[in-house]
Amino acid sequence: MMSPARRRISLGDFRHEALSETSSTNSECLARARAGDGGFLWVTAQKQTSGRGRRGRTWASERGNLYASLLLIDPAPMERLSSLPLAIAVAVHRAIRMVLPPGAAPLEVKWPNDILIGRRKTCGILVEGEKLADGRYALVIGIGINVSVMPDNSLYPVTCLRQEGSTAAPEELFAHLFASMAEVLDIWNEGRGVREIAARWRDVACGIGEKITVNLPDRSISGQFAGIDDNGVLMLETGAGNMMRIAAGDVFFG
Ligand SMILES: O=C(O)CCCC[C@@H]1SC[C@@H]2NC(=O)N[C@@H]21
Repeated sequence: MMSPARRRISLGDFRHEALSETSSTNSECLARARAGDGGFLWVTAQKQTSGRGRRGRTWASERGNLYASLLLIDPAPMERLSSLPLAIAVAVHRAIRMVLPPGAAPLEVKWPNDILIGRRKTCGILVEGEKLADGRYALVIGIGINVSVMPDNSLYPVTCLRQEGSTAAPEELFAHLFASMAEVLDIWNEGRGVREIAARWRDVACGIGEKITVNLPDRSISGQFAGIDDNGVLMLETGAGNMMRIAAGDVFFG
């Protein structure tokens, strides 16, 4: 798809397969990749029986919400992949904005790529990668958006689009996502695009300048959220001028 000879990405590059039910749209995409699919494939399902979230959590997947995964093959050199979550978040944010009524609660991105409305989680994103037997690299971007169902979640407050005044069905939301992802990936794929994507991400970011706690696999660290660099690394001011750079973790406000 990209480097060294980068090319434009457009709507016409993408295909879409809509399923009634599957175990996980991410698993479905990975299976297609192993079977030789060339990528740019969206798989959506009305229901997932084994939806999965980050850090091995379950993603409750009843009918009524959007479950969508995008398969990309060899999307970029490894060093550039770290900025991809920002691009995904910007695209999803834009799609959701299209279906929210004027005056809805603030729609923001929480590092690296959760989407919050009024500080309540409405979307989770799980990016998974796999080196295939033929040497290609399969990357799957899995997106779960609460449209009309609010799954219980003890970790974060949650909401759904219906609760926030949207009347859109999952299919309508997906049409916006399909378009915005093509547009944003095209920008990201350009050499200068990473910086532009990071700037767009900061414009809609939640909590920059606030006190946050970041849960890492082995510990929690608190400090002031100083922002992100252009590759999406979180910068945490931990006092006395110390700046920690964090590539992955779960953020909690306050
Ligand atoms: O934990 C998170 O916040 C990420 C949740 C990602 C859920 C989506 S739903 C579509 C895709 N298929 C899955 O099994 N998971 C992702």
